[in-house]
Amino acid sequence: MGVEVRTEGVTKSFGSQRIWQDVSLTLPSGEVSALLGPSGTGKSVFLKSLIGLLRPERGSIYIDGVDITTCSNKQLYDIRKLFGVLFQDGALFGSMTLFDNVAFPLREHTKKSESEIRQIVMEKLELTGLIGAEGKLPGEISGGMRKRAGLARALVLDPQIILVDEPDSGLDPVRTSYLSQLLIDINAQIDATILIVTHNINLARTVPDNIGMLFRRQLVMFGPREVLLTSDEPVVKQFLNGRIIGPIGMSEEKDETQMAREQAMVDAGHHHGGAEEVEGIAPQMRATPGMPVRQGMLRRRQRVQEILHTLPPNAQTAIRNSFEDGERTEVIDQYPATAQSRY
Ligand SMILES: Nc1ncnc2c1ncn2[C@@H]1O[C@H](COP(=O)(O)OP(=O)(O)OP(=O)(O)O)[C@@H](O)[C@H]1O
Repeated sequence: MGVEVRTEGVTKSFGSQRIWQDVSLTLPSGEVSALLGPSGTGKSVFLKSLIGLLRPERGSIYIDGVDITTCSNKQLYDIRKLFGVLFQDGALFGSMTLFDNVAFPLREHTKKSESEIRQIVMEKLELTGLIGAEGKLPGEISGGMRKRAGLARALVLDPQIILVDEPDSGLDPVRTSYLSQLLIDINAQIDATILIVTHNINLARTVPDNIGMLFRRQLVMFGPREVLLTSDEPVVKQFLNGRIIGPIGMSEEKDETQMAREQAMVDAGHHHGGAEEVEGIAPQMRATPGMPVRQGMLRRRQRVQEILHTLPPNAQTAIRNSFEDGERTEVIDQYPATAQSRY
């Protein structure tokens, strides 16, 4: 089972530039979480802080109970082995074949024989749909394949925590959905704790169990997906609907006068820039039929039941509805894959 990641009051600045402050959240073991936020709000900085590549000046980050902001370098080195990270561009070595790229962490961090390495690499290449491309260089394949190769490499050390930085960058919507499905299927198979950083609204609506959002140097909220997806917070609504009107500006946050001016323009008939207002909650993506049932999803159901009374009323209703829908569709999930593929 994946391990829990917990931050307590973390604050990060570069020189005099405060990136975010007082961020406290828990990524529950084996659940899939997403962190949203406008560009430049420090989502990548947050990911890098979780693996100890950047050190916040205040607060604690507990990985499996160990505070990586105060632990020894040796402990941090061991903790890092729990992580698999998929960077935005796949971060592959351009002069190495896909096989060698995926084998790299095994050759660096383990004493496995070449035949063991071959077996693991081919297994991960198969999982990510890359069999046949193992001899290609990163420059010879598409962006989507590079992402999948980056994911294959992130998986070779059997990570218990997978961090994914903008899985959709450079991918079309269909490839983004395939990659999202792959992440959910991997979660079903290995029960790793997953954090996805994204600004893709569709992905945020359909993939994670939990969602958080960074804005104005704060974590606006973090919790079960239904809380953010039913939220009336102007910044959340603006973000989820991709609108110009709202507190998020082009390069910086807007002040009250600017927002009032824009609202007056909309009231006078000016288009707000978003598509149709999206209301309600889209069903969550499920593991492909035939995959194991996601244990994280089952644990989450229990966990959310316990905190249900503490959540806003709209979120409570949405969660109750999703539990009912879940009970109906579980019957389908239990069909053998061969039976389902006929329909
Ligand atoms: N090593 C660094 N030194 C100084 N400033 C940095 C460093 N890394 C990031 N920053 C600054 O931190 C801020 C947040 O950057 P970050 O890349 O985390 O944002 P983001 O939310 O991931 O943005 P995007 O969605 O556009 O990728 C930016 O202003 C960036 O310039």
